[in-house]
Amino acid sequence: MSDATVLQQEIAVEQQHVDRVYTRLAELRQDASRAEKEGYRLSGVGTFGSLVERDAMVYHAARRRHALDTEYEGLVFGRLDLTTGATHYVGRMGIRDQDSKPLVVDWRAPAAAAFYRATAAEPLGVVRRRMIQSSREKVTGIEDDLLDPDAAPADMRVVGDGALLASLAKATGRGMRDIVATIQREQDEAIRSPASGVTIVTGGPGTGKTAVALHRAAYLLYSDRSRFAGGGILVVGPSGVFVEYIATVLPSLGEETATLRSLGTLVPGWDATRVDAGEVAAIKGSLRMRRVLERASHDAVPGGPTELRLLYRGTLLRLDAAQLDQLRRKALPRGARRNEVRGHGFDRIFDALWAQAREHKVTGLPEKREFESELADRGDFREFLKAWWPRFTPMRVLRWLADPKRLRAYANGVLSRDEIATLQGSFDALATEGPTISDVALLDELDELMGRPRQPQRRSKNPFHVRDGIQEVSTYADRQAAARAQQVQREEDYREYAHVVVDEAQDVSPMQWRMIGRRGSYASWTIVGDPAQTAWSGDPTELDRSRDRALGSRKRNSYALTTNYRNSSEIFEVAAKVIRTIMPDLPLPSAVRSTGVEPVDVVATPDTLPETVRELTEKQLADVDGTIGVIMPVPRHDEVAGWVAGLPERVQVVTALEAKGMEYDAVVLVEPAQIATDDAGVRTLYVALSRATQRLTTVGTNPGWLP
Ligand SMILES: Nc1ncnc2c1ncn2[C@@H]1O[C@H](COP(=O)(O)OP(=O)(O)OP(=O)(O)O)[C@@H](O)[C@H]1O
Repeated sequence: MSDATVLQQEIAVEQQHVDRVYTRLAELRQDASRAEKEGYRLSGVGTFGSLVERDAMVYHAARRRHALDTEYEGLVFGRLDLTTGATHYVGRMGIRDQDSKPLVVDWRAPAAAAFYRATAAEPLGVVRRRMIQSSREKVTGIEDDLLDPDAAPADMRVVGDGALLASLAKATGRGMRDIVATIQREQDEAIRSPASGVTIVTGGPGTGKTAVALHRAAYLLYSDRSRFAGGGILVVGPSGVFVEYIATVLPSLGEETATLRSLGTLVPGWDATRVDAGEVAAIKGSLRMRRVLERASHDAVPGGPTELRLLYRGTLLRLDAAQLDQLRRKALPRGARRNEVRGHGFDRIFDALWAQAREHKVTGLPEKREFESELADRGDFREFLKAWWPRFTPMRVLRWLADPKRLRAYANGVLSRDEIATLQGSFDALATEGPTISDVALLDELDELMGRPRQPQRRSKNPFHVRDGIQEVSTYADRQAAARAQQVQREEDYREYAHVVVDEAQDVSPMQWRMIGRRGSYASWTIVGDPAQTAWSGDPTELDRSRDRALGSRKRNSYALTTNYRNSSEIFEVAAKVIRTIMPDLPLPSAVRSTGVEPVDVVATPDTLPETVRELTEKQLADVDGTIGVIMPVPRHDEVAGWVAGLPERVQVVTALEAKGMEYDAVVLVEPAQIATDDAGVRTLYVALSRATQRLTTVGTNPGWLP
């Protein structure tokens, strides 16, 4: 029998099972729809118990139906034949037949672990592992690994080779590649690491760190749903572009309960995408900024009143600038939060005025309490208090740092003269363009340093439309939406996540670790990163210290990933040469796939560069089907974007910093020499060079950048 016939026969065998699964899926979907309708019918009954039951029923049925719909494609992707003679199918979700026998085991269930972990050296009771490829309900291919030939029955057939390599060679879409069917053993160990404590995953470019982090989030939600869905999982990544890129993965894993945030959007109200120059970011990210901000948060308001003059019952009461300053300092000792001790400040003013009034023997001076209430009734006095000690927002105070004199005063003795000069001007655009990504951590720090102005208590929103004690009639769709919303609704600045995942952790600055740490005081953590890819040019020991402080004494489990699945070996060789110049002993991952296509380096003159970049990008459009990343040094973004304007959407223009964590089928890297100007620059270049799966073209005016 030819190989092709064997393959067709085996496909037919698997098709039979897959057909059973989809038939069963259709039944389950119908059951779920029926349950939703039944839940709605209960609303006619109207007792409190029945309403609660109805809402729970509608919610669960709707969720189930949603899961059944989203996991439709490629639902079954694996099969295990065990030495016991049993067979398990592995898929995106667990499905049982009418007798409750499993038709498909969820990939996250313990029984599915062997699918990812078994090797020929350690088969874990698996004789044959089979990868099933399909397109909707149709099985299109099979790839087998025979792990325990001695235990294989005589009639067992083994087809195909290299399911992983076949999957890697495919072009990527905009989102991240779905790897659930091809997770490798070392990755699986990290994904299933204990739920508590801290899981630390390191590995070079393309080793699947992000993929592991996201699958781990999905695994945790599966293994302890009430804990992790209830508390929530926060996933923090570096840039907005990156978060958008990974956002497609979690829903496709069936999870909507994770909150995805970039470092610029972690604090409610801010959506920062502007980046500071490396040396500015290093200062703004340093823990010393806390002292600078603390001083700012205690300073007098710019343009605030410098004296108080009040005519009281014919006597002039007066506090001059020095007295006002002294009163503010007394009411605001070090460590006090300015928004929270506002009342103390006002008390000091009343006390000082009272003392003066007595000293001046004001005629008809009433009791102190009466005196105070008379003053409090006066508009001019109230205006003074508001101007002297307003309620502060973090942004208001951060903007004071745009004033060179204030910046110098706050940073004196904390930052060096050079550092102060570097920072100068970097806060100027706050008012017009909003914060940079590094500023967001400073705003969060100020929020902590000053405390919150007291807010009127927010009325809680009842998703079930109870108004004035009357149960409002609402539509079925409303109620369903409300029931879903209630499960995931969290206050905007929620800080009690059950788990925090930090991707690209090597780029989190000390101040940013503080910001993330505030949102994970009760959490277990997954930290994923590659120190060799950091753009941080500040003190590396400070980075480690602040990370350790955020993680506290929680137990740590570390995992190292060693295979680069993204780059062809030809591409990674270039990246490796670059990083070796500054880290000669760094252990590098091995790239498993060779394409036979060597990277291309093109030299242009400043005059021909624009045209050359466009031509090279157009060539990539012809050569690859997927995405093309045009990457350049941060300051040259707009210029280069202009050169490739109007090309199809699969051309994406990003700076070397924004490229972090991203992946493209082809990359055109502009002016590599201009990126690698110092050690942090070399690391950033290493990142940019390791983004392409198939083709890498470098182009610049400066030859000889490649070691
Ligand atoms: N087991 C796997 N099977 C198939 N593809 C995989 C596997 N592991 C990783 N990949 C793919 O390799 C690519 C790189 O993965 P990922 O982005 O998670 O790596 P990373 O370690 O976070 O990279 P970097 O540090 O460079 O950002 C992705 O396309 C991912 O889907």
